[in-house]
Amino acid sequence: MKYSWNVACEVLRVASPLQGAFREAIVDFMFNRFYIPKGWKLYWSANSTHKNPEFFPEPNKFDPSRFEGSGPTPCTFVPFGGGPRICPGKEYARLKILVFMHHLVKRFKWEKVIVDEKIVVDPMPVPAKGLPVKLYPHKP
Ligand code: HEM
Repeated sequence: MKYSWNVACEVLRVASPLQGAFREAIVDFMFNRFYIPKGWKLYWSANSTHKNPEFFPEPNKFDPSRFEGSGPTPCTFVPFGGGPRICPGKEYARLKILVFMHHLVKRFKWEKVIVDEKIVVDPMPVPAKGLPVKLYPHKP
């Protein structure tokens, strides 16, 4: 299900469920000409990393082919975070997403009830009206 996962990754890129998280600098260091002293709290943002046109050309375009081949540059696609505190539920989430997509596509056609439903961020991005859909089972 390589293509399905590419589609899921593109969704995670465009609308990361977790926008980012905090870290604490354990040493003094320079980043982009900014001096960061030891002990400072830092916020890494999945959202702004995923919208950086240097790594994701036309960042607002939905394009699952970004994940073909070797995919994005390391550490630029971070919906599950990174490093020692990377999400331990990553593989479980992947499995659940793919199983859900498989059954949805194999069993149903569907249409959105609200065609232009907005996404609201509160603080996670969610469909404003809960994404109501009409499901039509495929004929056996
Ligand atoms: C699409 C689904 C999910 C996304 C996008 C997601 C994303 C994230 C992110 C961004 C972090 C912070 C990582 C960091 O600080 O580097 C995190 C941490 C964590 N996630 Fe997930 N997660 C997902 C599903 C799950 C599931 C299914 C579980 C458990 C069954 C889970 C359990 C955790 C735990 C326990 C942490 C804290 C890890 C730590 O601080 O050491 N996550 N997740």
